[in-house]
Amino acid sequence: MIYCENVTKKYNSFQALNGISFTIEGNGCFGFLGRNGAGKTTAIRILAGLLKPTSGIVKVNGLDVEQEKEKLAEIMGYLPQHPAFYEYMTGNEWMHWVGQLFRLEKKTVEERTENLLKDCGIWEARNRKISGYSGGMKQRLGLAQALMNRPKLLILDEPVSALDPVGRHEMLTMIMKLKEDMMIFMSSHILEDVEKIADHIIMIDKGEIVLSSCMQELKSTYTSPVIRFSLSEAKQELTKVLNEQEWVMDIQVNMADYILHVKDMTIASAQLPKLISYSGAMLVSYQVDTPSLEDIFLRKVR
Ligand SMILES: Nc1ncnc2c1ncn2[C@@H]1O[C@H](COP(=O)(O)OP(=O)(O)OP(=O)(O)O)[C@@H](O)[C@H]1O
Repeated sequence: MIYCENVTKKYNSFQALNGISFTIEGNGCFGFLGRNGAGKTTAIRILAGLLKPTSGIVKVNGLDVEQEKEKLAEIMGYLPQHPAFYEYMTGNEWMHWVGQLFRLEKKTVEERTENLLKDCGIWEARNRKISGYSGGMKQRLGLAQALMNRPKLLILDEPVSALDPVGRHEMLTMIMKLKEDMMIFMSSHILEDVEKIADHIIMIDKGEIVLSSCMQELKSTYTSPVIRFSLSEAKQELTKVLNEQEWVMDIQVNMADYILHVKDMTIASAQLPKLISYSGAMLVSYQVDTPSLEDIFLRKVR
């Protein structure tokens, strides 16, 4: 469905994408992850045919995204990070306008508008002007609009960022349902959400792909246990000592909170309490865990 070969993008002299290549196929949810400024929106806008790459080949469903934009629009739905609307319209008018752009029959537009606005939770607000919608309501309308043409590929740029916890949960439930019938390519910072719904992960950092893997494979590759512990106070000396330990694979520290990726749990359980005790700090919490997507992400991009 998506084929990218050696795609680069330069903004003047700044290299935002540095030769990304990947091929993905089939229905399901593909999580596109990266830090702020990693190049996610740039890549997504190129995939949607809205931005010209500096070099490289991009095809969606066999279509050249630069040359075959009209055909591309027929099979793609796109929800930008900050969706824009004609705000003087009501939600209902907007959906009808979008339906007309796709040259759908009036009856089809009416049916789809009702179903989509209901599914996206804004049916009640359909006759209110979009200018009065909250950020979350605009995100919901953006999703409804992106589904008007029943796309094969749905691209979502940070779809849950403007939503409250209830809205986030509803959006994720919708994505879970939608991914059975289409490919969903979704960028997000909320790794906990991505972990719940993505079947495949692509991580990008400084314009380069640092990891591409199906979720199951990712979990079986990063099996080494993680110890999370908190101290009563930050101890820089302890961090230094832990970094020198052969059994520590990786360490993430935030003030007095630690996450240790360890090679050997038996040695770690014997050594760690002693080292904490020597540091003079008090142990506040201690937990042995399997690595989450966030742990893996932090290891990859640090
Ligand atoms: N129009 C532009 N002109 C110049 N630089 C740009 C432009 N758009 C993006 N950039 C730069 O390219 C880099 C990648 O930006 P992009 O928006 O793709 O990142 P992102 O991963 O989507 O970030 P975020 O998660 O913060 O939305 C950033 O350093 C950004 O400042």
